[in-house]
Amino acid sequence: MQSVASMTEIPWTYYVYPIVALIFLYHVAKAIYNVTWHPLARFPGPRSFAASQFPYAYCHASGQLATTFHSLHQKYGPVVRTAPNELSFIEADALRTIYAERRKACSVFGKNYDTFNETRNQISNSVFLAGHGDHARMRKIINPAFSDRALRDQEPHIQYLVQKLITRLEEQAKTNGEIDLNQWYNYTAFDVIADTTFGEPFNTLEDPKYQPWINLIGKTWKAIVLASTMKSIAPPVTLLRKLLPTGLILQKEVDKFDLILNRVKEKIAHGPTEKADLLSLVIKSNANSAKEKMAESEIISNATLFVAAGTETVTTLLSSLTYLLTRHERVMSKLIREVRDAFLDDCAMTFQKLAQLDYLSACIQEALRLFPPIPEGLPRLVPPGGERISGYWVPAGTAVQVSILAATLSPTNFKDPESFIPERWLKSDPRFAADKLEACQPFSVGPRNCVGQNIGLMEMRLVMAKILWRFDLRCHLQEEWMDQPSYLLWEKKPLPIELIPVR
Ligand code: HEM
Repeated sequence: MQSVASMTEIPWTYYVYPIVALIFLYHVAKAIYNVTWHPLARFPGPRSFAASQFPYAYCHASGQLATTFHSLHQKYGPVVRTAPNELSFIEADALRTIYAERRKACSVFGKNYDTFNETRNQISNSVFLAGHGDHARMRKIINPAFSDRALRDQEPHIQYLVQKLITRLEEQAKTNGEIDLNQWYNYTAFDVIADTTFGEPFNTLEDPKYQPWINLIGKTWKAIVLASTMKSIAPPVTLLRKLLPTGLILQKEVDKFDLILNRVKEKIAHGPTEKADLLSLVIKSNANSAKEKMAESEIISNATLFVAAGTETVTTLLSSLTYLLTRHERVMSKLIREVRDAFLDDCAMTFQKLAQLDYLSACIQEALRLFPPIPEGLPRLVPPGGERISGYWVPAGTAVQVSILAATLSPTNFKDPESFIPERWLKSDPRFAADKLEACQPFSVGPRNCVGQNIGLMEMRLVMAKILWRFDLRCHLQEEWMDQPSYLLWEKKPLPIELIPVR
């Protein structure tokens, strides 16, 4: 019989090697199952993506998910297996099936965003992450704050802030050869959304104090994506992450929301004002709601979401449109002519009049198509019983999405998909008669679509029109500005532009 002393002499590797071998064998067996017998095995796509979650996680963590999905659809067609349990589609009918309103709660394609709750993040209790029932309840209370009437009430404040941007750019143009417009768009979007949400801006356009903080807040999305990626490949790693320096860094990024959080708390403490800001309207709508109301934590989370969702997205579109215009002289001249001919004075640029500029709207649509501010798909889960999507039967529990960038850049949906041709949106040009415009949905569709799209569109029209009315723009960048990584949203490089005053 072995003595206790001799047992303690057994090296630790004696136990570790078999455990490592078992884990390895388990993954190999699972990978073989995934590519051969798994219910999704018949769908096209690269074997490595079908076998394990790692290629998907790698693309996500390296900011290449949206562009990789685009390449995969180019190679494999309108449906691609992008992970062991995930399919990506690009056709418009898939958008309707996956995202549209459904009568029965049990047939809803629920959000697959559980992992985003991994970080202690300030939007955890918002509509963005809520389950079906809570989402419907909150969205009903929030919707009136985004009505046409509310937008009309907001107009003078947005006009004031955009005018301030123009004044600042005029000052800058006198002393600086080139100005990073991406940064100035970001300050403007931030001031507009803070004013729209709380009834007062952060004065970023005036006061440089908040500017470094705003430059960092865009990185919060990256932190959330990185944390969720870690969880998807190795759930236990997330426990470790909390103890590691990277974990601390991620948490620090998320903590940057606290400045917004404090502003929301102050506002709730003082109660709604007469000014029709989003938060006051939500508080009033909540008080009048006959059904279950929002808790204070949900109001806080949603107000924080308005700021987080309405800044980087608007900045992206303004920067990409500015860049595309400077690279396409014909489009730039046509747009300048439309804007400068329509107004004798830029004070006359009301939301109503700007909405009548068809070429401006077409340019915005085309920039949203070529460089959608949220380029990745928005994953959902197939409800119990399974569902037919784009002609394919898909089993229950499969994660499915329409990849926004892959759909908008697909030759299946658009002629010359990689070219910047706003005319395709005017519907009068026979060359683009076969374009499937409904496949381009940068604001998504259905009950969870973008609630702020009208505010966003008006703000973008106003900024672009005012800039083109005051300045000629030149871009001397040598490299392609739109080659950027994305972490749910594009990371965005500086956009140096020479502004030449024309008045
Ligand atoms: C170019 C501008 C914008 C784009 C492309 C955009 C895009 C989107 C998309 C695709 C969604 C759906 C997300 C999902 O299903 O997970 C969304 C949701 C949302 N957006 Fe926007 N957005 C923009 C501007 C804004 C603005 C200015 C606001 C202002 C408050 C805003 C507030 C929201 C909110 C609150 C949601 C969540 C809606 C819900 O879950 O019911 N967005 N946005």
